[in-house]
Amino acid sequence: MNGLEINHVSYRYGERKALDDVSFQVEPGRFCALLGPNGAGKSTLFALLTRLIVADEGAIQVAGFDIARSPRAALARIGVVFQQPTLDLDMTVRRNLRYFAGLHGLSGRSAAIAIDRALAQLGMAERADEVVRSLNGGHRRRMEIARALVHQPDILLLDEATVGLDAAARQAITDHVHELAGTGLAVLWATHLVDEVAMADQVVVLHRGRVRSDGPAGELAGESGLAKAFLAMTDESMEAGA
Ligand SMILES: Nc1ncnc2c1ncn2[C@@H]1O[C@H](COP(=O)(O)OP(=O)(O)OP(=O)(O)O)[C@@H](O)[C@H]1O
Repeated sequence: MNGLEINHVSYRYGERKALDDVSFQVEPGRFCALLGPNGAGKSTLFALLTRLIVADEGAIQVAGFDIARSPRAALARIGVVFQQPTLDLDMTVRRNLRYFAGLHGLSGRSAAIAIDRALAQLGMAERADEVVRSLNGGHRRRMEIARALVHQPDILLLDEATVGLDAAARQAITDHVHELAGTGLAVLWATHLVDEVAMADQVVVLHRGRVRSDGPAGELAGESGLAKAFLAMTDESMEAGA
């Protein structure tokens, strides 16, 4: 499969089990919301997917490449937007992206074409020659997403991509990323905000390191709505004795 496959992955920080037998798949063209409260294990899973840390147990396949056996090939197929911004504020948008393109072996005309295409996908083409420091928070975030697309990955990972943004910027970014999934990317969008999820999306609910539910948002929402269903699944007071 060209998407993402996570099979029976577990991870411990010393005695603390942060992920416990996590399995799910994201197919190409799907927007998958990884929905979990603080401490659920979302960032730990992202660290495993980007090989900042290595799983104690289980396997991860990225676009058909096993991340443990073929890490370079697997990582080349991933675009990632981390929670913390990592931009050079004093460079222009284009120079930031050119630097990143170079890390992926793109230069000259092929880099320029890739950069223009990625910026256009995020509606940022006319900002290419602005210095990042002059952009608002929403545009900086969009630029980071464009940067993650420069090398044309199959899978896009975003860890709480809308943190700190106002409602309009949040909406614009969630809309853009849903459109990207529509072009064939497999998108994994970590969040604790149910209003970022569309009813047609896949939703994986992660709580205390375990997958509590995996399926279409519409099904999970049922009659009570997504917010109530999510709360019921992750309410600590209901965990007693679980
Ligand atoms: N470096 C670490 N050392 C020890 N425990 C950690 C470490 N990083 C995370 N944890 C623990 O692992 C669990 C999962 O944390 P993680 O940061 O992956 O969750 P999260 O869903 O990303 O939460 P948040 O939304 O707050 O970032 C938590 O119980 C957390 O306290």
